[in-house]
Amino acid sequence: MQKIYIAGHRGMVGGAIARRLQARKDAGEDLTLITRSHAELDLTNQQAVCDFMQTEKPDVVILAAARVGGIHANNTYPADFIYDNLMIECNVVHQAFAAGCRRLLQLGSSCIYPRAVHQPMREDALLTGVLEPTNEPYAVAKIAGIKLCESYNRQHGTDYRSVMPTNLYGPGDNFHPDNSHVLPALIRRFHQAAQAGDEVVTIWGSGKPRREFLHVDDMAEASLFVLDLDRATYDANTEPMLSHINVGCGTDVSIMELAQMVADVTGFRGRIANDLSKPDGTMRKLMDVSRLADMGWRARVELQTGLQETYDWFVGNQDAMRR
Ligand SMILES: NC(=O)C1=CN([C@@H]2O[C@H](COP(=O)(O)OP(=O)(O)OC[C@H]3O[C@@H](n4cnc5c(N)ncnc54)[C@H](OP(=O)(O)O)[C@@H]3O)[C@@H](O)[C@H]2O)C=CC1
Ligand SMILES: C[C@H]1O[C@H](OP(=O)(O)OP(=O)(O)OC[C@H]2O[C@@H](n3cnc4c(=O)[nH]c(N)nc43)[C@H](O)[C@@H]2O)[C@@H](O)[C@@H](O)C1=O
Repeated sequence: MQKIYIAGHRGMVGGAIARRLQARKDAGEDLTLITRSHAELDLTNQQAVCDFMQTEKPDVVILAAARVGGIHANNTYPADFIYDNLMIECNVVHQAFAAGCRRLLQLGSSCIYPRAVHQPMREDALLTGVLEPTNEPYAVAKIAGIKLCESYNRQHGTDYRSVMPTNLYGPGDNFHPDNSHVLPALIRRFHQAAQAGDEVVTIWGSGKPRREFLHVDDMAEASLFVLDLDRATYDANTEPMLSHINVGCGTDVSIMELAQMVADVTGFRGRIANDLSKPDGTMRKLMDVSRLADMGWRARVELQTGLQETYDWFVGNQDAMRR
């Protein structure tokens, strides 16, 4: 029997991972899933995390809890983004280790790479240049998370792994008008404009930046794929001080192209305008996913299909939305 703790199981990614593991359990795998909501366990609280880990002693930890947000939230609340994420990582990784957990998977982000890095971004581009200022504090925390895992592996022989997702989306996303990422923000804005018969929808920035969007089900599948790799395979495909693995779909679109796709899905027929007072952020973020592809995993959900599904979910769940 394997005891697996999923930190952040009520979030978009943690929820998708939890559903997959529950399906495996239902199919007969000998798993015990451990979860705690944020209200039940604040992962920034060292003593609480220590008590929890010592009581539960999970065999495996999946760290999908983090303070997460789009460009505006990152830029407006930098202290929250660096403090919460550093504390969550330190507490979860160290207390998992102290409780005897040998395998852990943590989720980072594509913003760990320098803002002007060669595209597509390879894992070995880490720490080779200056970060994007709109999300530097979050990126520093995510880089620290990778180095934390690597350091425990090197000093204590643990098997702590890191995956770096590109921009994610899907059912369960955060559709907050200001603090969310671009895809859910645009779904909400274009839907409301289509319903109201508005003639103009304004998107932030120039529309020229390019982003790679991965569906959350693909991300959940990739996370478990990496977690399930035997240690020899993981170690053979990574390096002790370059241990993270990119996760993406390998293609990107401009924000204006995305906006047009969202307009079509929501039935908005008006004009798209730009608010140039808002930041563009990094001009391009496309993952080099060859490390993961060489191990046998590829994304499956097409953006058009995933966007329609996410829009349908948004329309059906507006009342139950958590933020
Ligand atoms: N969404 C994206 O585009 C991307 C996400 N990622 C990474 O993927 C991971 C999952 O992100 P995603 O699912 O989108 O994020 P969500 O915001 O949907 O989920 C994050 C979860 O973490 C929980 N959480 C936050 N702070 C604490 C805390 N102090 N104690 C306990 N729980 C806490 C949240 O609970 P509550 O809501 O109750 O606070 C929530 O359940 C994160 O590591 C993120 O950095 C990486 C790249 C892109
Ligand atoms: C996942 C990733 O997410 C963040 O980085 P980001 O990729 O810049 O994320 P974003 O989704 O917020 O924006 C993408 C682009 O889209 C434009 N844009 C247009 N209109 C809206 C809009 O209405 N909302 C938002 N949020 N952006 C908009 C926006 O101006 C930008 O050019 C970081 O938190 C970072 O730390 C991180 O890891």
